Amino acid sequence: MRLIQNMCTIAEYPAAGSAAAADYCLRAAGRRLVKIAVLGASGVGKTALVVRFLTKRFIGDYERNAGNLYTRQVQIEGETLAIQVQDTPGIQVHENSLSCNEQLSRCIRWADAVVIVFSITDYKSYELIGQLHQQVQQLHLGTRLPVVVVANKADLLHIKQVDPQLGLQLAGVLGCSFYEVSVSENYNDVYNAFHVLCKEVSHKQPPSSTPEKRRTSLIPRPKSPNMQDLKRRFKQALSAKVRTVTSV
Ligand SMILES: Nc1nc2c(ncn2[C@@H]2O[C@H](COP(=O)(O)OP(=O)(O)OP(=O)(O)O)[C@@H](O)[C@H]2O)c(=O)[nH]1
Repeated sequence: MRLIQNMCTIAEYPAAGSAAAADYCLRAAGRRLVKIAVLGASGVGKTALVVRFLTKRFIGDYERNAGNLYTRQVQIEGETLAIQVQDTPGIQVHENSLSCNEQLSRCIRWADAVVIVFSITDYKSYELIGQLHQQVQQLHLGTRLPVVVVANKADLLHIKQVDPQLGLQLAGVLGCSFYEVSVSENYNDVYNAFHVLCKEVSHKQPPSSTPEKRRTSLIPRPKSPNMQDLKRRFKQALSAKVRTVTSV
C-alpha cells in the first residue's frame, strides 16, 4: 500500500548489507537501536498491527506483505530510542510442520525482540505460536529474547475460534508477555505491546555512548612532533644558509 511505502521504510526485507547500513546510521546518530520482528500466520493482521503502531491509523486492506522494514523513534523512560520493525510474510504450515525459510530465519536472528501474532478468529494461527516460539529459541540459543504474544481481532467475538484466555495461558507457559488487541478499534493496547518490548530490550542493552564521544574516538589524534627529527631539519636548514652566505 502506498501509505506504507511512503513511511520510513528502510529496505525491502533487508539484505544483510542494507540492514547493517541502516543500523550504522542510527547508531552513529547516538541512538540505541531496538530491532523487532513481527511473526505470525498469514492474515492475522501483522501489517495492520505494525502500521497502527507506527501511524496510529488502521487501514483496512493491504497488499500481501513481502516483508518491509520500518524505522521510527520512541521515548522510553526519558531516552529516545531508534526502533526498527520488520514485518514478515505470513507463515505457511505444511502438514503441521512449520516451514521457516531462510528469509524468515535471517529476520529472527537479526531481531532483539519478537512479536508473535495470532488471530482469535483463526485456530490454526494460534497453534502456530508454540512452533514459532521454538524457532526463535533455536535461533537465539543461550539468550532469552523478549517475546510478546498478541491475540488480534478482539472485535470479532462473534466469529471467534480461540478464547483469548488460551493465548494468555500459552504465553505464560512460554514465559512471554501477552496482549489481547483489536488493531482495528484500539491503538493503546497496540502501543503498550510494543512499548513493553522496547523497555525490556533497552534494559538488557548497555547505555549508548554520546555522539560527541564517538566522533572524537573516530578521528585519529595527530602524532606528537618528533623532536630529534625537528632538530636535524633545523641544523640542515642552518648549514645550508651558512653555505649560501659563504659562497656570496
Ligand atoms: N476486524 C478486524 N480486522 C482486522 C484487524 N486487524 C487486521 N484486520 C484485517 O485482517 C486482514 C489481514 O490483515 P493484514 O495486516 O494484511 O494481515 P497479515 O498478517 O499482514 O497478512 P499477510 O500479509 O498475508 O501475512 C485485513 O483485511 C485487515 O483489515 C482487527 O483487529 N479487526
